Amino acid sequence: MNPSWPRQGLYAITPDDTDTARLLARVQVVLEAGAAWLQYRNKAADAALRDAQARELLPLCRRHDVPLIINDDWRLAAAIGADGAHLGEDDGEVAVARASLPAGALLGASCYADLDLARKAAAAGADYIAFGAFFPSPTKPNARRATPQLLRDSAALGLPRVAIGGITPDNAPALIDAGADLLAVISGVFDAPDPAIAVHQYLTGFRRSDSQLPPHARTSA
Ligand SMILES: Cc1ncc(COP(=O)(O)OP(=O)(O)O)c(N)n1
Ligand SMILES: Cc1ncsc1CCOP(=O)(O)O
Ligand SMILES: [Mg+2]
Repeated sequence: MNPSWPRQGLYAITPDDTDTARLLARVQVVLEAGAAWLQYRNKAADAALRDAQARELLPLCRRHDVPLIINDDWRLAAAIGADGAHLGEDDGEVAVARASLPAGALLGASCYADLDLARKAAAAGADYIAFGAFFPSPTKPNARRATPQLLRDSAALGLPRVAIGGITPDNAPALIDAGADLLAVISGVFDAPDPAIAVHQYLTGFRRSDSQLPPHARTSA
């Protein structure tokens, strides 16, 4: 994983928007407000639209120095030169993606509520491990549920830990305090009345947690 990418912050994930101009405008607001990473995820788009939208998001992300990670499809990530891919249990083997993507690509794996899956993902070369859903998710109501203890228990793996699922500015601090490095959010950002304000609210959660650390350990020192 490129060392210049932040290892903490808001990991915005795109909503299912098939209007490409609108999607780009919505993402631009969120990147300008300070999202650290962007995942392109669109369950409403067919393969051609996903290809087109991902290609259009790439220069936008580059302008903001934000890595673009493609959900589900490491081949699409490789084909368009995106910065990485996120794989769940139905999206192929982490080891195959690792071996196929260029060196430095950012590869993430869903580990749901399963520490053993996280160990296996780490051994297969994942750059980050994702747990959740931590709270009821408006986007994925049937997602398996995880508890914050999993974030503590996975610290020893030494990889950035991503939390996902129903995360709001109000419940985010509990996950940050439990060790989440990145908060992956769809509805809490993109369905907020003002997405830029929502981004700032999530980032306040990190600063609040940061200020409780000794000065040498603060990301904002
Ligand atoms: C950061 C992050 N974590 C988890 C997921 C979920 O991946 P998956 O289980 O493959 O489910 P879908 O997103 O494909 O519905 C994710 N996308 N991103
Ligand atoms: C993809 C995914 N995997 C678990 S919950 C979820 C959706 C997250 O969206 P939201 O932030 O709206 O709950
Ligand atoms: Mg998936």
